[in-house]
Amino acid sequence: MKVAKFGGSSVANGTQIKKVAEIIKQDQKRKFVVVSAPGKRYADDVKITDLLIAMGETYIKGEQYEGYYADVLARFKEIINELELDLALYAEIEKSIKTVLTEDLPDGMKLDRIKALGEDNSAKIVSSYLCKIGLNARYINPKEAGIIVSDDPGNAQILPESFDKIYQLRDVDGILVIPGFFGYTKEGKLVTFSRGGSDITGAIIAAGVKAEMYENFTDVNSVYTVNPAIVNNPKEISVLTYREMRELSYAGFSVFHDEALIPAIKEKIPICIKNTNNPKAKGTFVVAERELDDHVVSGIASDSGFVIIYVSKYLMNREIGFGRKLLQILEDERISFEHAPSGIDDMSVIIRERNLPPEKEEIVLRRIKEELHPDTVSLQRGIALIMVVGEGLVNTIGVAKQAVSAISNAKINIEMINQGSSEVSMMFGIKEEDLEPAVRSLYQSFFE
Ligand SMILES: Nc1ncnc2c1ncn2[C@@H]1O[C@H](COP(=O)(O)OP(=O)(O)O)[C@@H](O)[C@H]1O
Ligand SMILES: N[C@@H](CC(=O)OP(=O)(O)O)C(=O)O
Repeated sequence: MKVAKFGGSSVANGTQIKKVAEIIKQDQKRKFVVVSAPGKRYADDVKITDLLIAMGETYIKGEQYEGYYADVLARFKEIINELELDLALYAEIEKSIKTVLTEDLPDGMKLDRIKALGEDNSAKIVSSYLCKIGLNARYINPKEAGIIVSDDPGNAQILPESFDKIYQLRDVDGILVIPGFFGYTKEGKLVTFSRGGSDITGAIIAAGVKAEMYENFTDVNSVYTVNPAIVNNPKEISVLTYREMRELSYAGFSVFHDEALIPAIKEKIPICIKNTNNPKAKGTFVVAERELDDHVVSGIASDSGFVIIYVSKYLMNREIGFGRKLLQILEDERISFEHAPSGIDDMSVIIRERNLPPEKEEIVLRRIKEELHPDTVSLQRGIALIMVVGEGLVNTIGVAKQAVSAISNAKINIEMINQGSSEVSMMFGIKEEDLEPAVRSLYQSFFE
């Protein structure tokens, strides 16, 4: 049995959904189908999830939401018309949106319920279309499927008790179409995963039903060695290990959600990332282990929007509890950190900018000065991170030297270097404006 997840681009309109149906028809093992909300039909289109978020936020603030509401309905109507589905389904979708908008719910709960409308209605459309073309398909709500999550709106985590219930889906007759992106708490409250979270639903279902494969259908032939928005026509990757993919997706390969690796790793489910628009292409396999080849580096990922807090104090290494106290300040202020590389007399903490708004920045810096009495403390915004990833890194001398040379050849100053303790990655912090030339230079050095 396979789980096939179709991303937003694969269900963006009726033409795409017809391709999805063809793919499902081609392989009877594709019993579990997870779908995203309709995504972009063309480069500067807007995803339904973004329309829903804008609609929800304006509605909650008492502002004009009607334009977004009309846009969402128009998108669903276009799909239903193109697929020639019963208009009763459109009426059902319209009702589902009206009901959620007018329900009397706290704001946090309401926004997640609004966001989930994209995936929920997409799953209803896909299952109706599969039935229309003669397949035995049915829509399954995540509550019925057994997806039980933590009560963390917009950032839910799967709870381990989910998996036994999900296993029972194996015995349900037909093709099961499950909306991605959300689950329910033990108390029955709908909560969404973080953005891009339909990949997580697919991985949870794959782990739960112990699928032989988790296929993730998107709009590219494979995972590329570098983001194709930065380098034209980059080399394709045929196979990656779970840890390589996790580091790469964490660091910016948005093609697959980094948290979606965890359930797959748990059950050692092989993942295959494939193209809905070209299903014959082999795609990229993500597996527990792979044979090492000549390429020490598998991929170069990059992401911007980070802050570095740099703290130095002479004899820091002798001061018991210094690092803990520094991180404790962040914990007290409810700020998560990404990395904390340290030296003898200094320590840096890297935080996502969105987690450190200016009002918190002031508190954190003041507390560091007052409580830790450092020699210096500074904060730098506008930082980008580049992650050079490869299983071969651990046993190969000179990769760091080659990477540093590539970055300095592009005349770019490195703000920070961190050899990941996972041993499959090496991280460089640079200024955001230097990101693209640095990545291009690294790509040239390692792949051309
Ligand atoms: N290294 C990479 N390899 C392939 N695609 C990448 C990479 N980095 C970023 N992407 C982007 O990820 C996109 C696919 O992910 P996403 O937009 O989430 O698709 P979906 O609509 O299927 O969920 C690609 O179109 C590509 O622009
Ligand atoms: N629709 C949600 C979840 C998702 O996974 O979407 P996509 O498959 O289009 O990345 C989002 O936009 O965040």
